[in-house]
Amino acid sequence: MFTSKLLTLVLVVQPGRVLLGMKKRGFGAGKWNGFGGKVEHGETIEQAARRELLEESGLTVDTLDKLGNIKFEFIGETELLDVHIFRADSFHGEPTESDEMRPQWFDCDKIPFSQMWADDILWFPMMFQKKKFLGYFKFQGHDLIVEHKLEEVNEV
Ligand SMILES: NNC(=O)c1cnc2ccc(F)cc2c1N
Repeated sequence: MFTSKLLTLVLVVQPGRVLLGMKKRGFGAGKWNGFGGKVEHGETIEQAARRELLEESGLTVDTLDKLGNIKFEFIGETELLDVHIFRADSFHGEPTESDEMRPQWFDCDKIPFSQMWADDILWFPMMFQKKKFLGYFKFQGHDLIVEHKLEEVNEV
């Protein structure tokens, strides 16, 4: 029996580059991530995505494109992570380091996948092509994918 936790993930993309954040502490520390976190009671998923992006990067965005939904299972844990993934192609502000994250731009052909969650290399190409996708990844620990499904869809 699984419960699920709603989470958000935002990738800010500009021509030829993507903004990632080095997670400085807590869950996923030491990995380059997108920006996001929990959905609090009383806010929509998109409101949470905007709030977490601002808190973690200092950026606000006009348009968030909802591109994906991936459910993550970690063997031995009963809580699924239900991650809603957005892309933003324009933003306001300057990327600013926070307590949680150190933002950095990466050329799209130099993304540090070896220092990121192992699923990223599989769905980033779809995100860059603005394809919509649904996925499921089962992790053993934080670095080994033991099972996954990933499909392009018309609606997320
Ligand atoms: N850019 N990718 C992420 O930020 C990312 C990717 N995969 C994950 C898998 C499990 C998880 F708990 C978090 C992430 C995650 N933040």
